[in-house]
Amino acid sequence: MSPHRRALEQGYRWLRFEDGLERQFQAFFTQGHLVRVRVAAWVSIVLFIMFVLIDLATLPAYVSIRTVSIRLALIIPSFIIVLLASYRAAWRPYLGSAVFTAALVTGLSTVAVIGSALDVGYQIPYEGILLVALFVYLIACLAWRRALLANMVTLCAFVIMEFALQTNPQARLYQIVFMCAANGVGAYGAYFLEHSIRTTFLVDTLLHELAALDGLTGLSNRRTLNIHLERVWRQAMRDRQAVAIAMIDIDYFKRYNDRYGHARGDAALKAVADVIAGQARRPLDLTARYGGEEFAVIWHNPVPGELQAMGEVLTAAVEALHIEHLDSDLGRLSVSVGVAIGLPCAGDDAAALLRAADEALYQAKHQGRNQVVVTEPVSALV
Ligand SMILES: Nc1nc2c(ncn2[C@@H]2O[C@H](COP(=O)(O)OP(=O)(O)OP(=O)(O)O)[C@@H](O)[C@H]2O)c(=O)[nH]1
Repeated sequence: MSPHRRALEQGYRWLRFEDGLERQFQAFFTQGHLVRVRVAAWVSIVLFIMFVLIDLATLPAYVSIRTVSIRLALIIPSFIIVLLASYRAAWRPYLGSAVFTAALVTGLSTVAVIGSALDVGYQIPYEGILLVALFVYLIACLAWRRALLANMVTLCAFVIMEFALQTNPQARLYQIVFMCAANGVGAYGAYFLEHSIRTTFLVDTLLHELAALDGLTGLSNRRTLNIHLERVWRQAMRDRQAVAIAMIDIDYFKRYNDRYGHARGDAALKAVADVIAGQARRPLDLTARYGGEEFAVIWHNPVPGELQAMGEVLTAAVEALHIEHLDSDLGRLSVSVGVAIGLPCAGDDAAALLRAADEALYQAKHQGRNQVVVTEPVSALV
């Protein structure tokens, strides 16, 4: 079972997948939120510049010198770092940490802004810190745990500051209660937001798998093979490199099904598919179930003289599975392989290569099965 399906079945109420899947999700999360993080950082910078101007216009100089310094020296630079991390590909792996740091710096600095004003006997509106908490939970595109951590640290600092500097007990009580309530609402909303992003990630990937892979063997399906072949063909044409296709068909598989039943037939197909899956080693290689008991391998830029040996590795590996097949000449399950190679030129199409591989497979069957036939490179292709 794929890890995505397992995660969907098991649930993820702690907002964590198993290690490999979690890494994939983090990459999806960072990539998917890149634009939103940038927008959030730009909006924050503009907002804090506005707060600086409001401070300068409305606060007495002995207060604004403190609040403006904190905003300019700490908060705005932390968002500039977020922006840089979002625009520079080399810094992108650190984007999540940059956003977390900015959230922490903004929260603590806002506490410092309120505290530094209180320290000189001046009450400035504390609602800004509520806005910061909700922003960190819902807009900053932080993972829920990080948002919660940044906000809890800020909340603690706020409570300490209130007890240390707030002289009005009623204001202190209201402010702490509102801060706790804002954190509760924000954390609750952010939890369900991340939960649904995780669900979208799993469902998207599963839909992609359903559309691209064969359900029984897990290899690519025929549609994916055709799309990939077109792509490799075009790439090979640009690079003046060859493309080869091996068509592989299980020998006497109808007799196998008739003797051992469909369930064992399926298990044998899966075992052969696993062997074939090991034949794609380069990034542009691909293995696919072409249909029924027929498979295909695309080899990008192979050495023509090695194709026979590459096919024989396959036939030998299937033989080595030692799957009993008493209705075949060999007594074991075997495959026949037809291989064709071509050097794509303008005007050729990849389908011609597929046809040539199919003809080679037919020949291998005709010559007695459990063998490899490599076609002479067709002159139009090579
Ligand atoms: N168990 C199982 N059998 C399948 C599946 N897909 C196709 N088959 C069977 O594969 C068999 C293919 O039979 P044929 O095309 O006559 O070929 P063959 O018996 O392998 O004979 P040769 O190819 O000439 O060696 C048929 O009996 C199909 O029912 C599948 O998903 N599972």
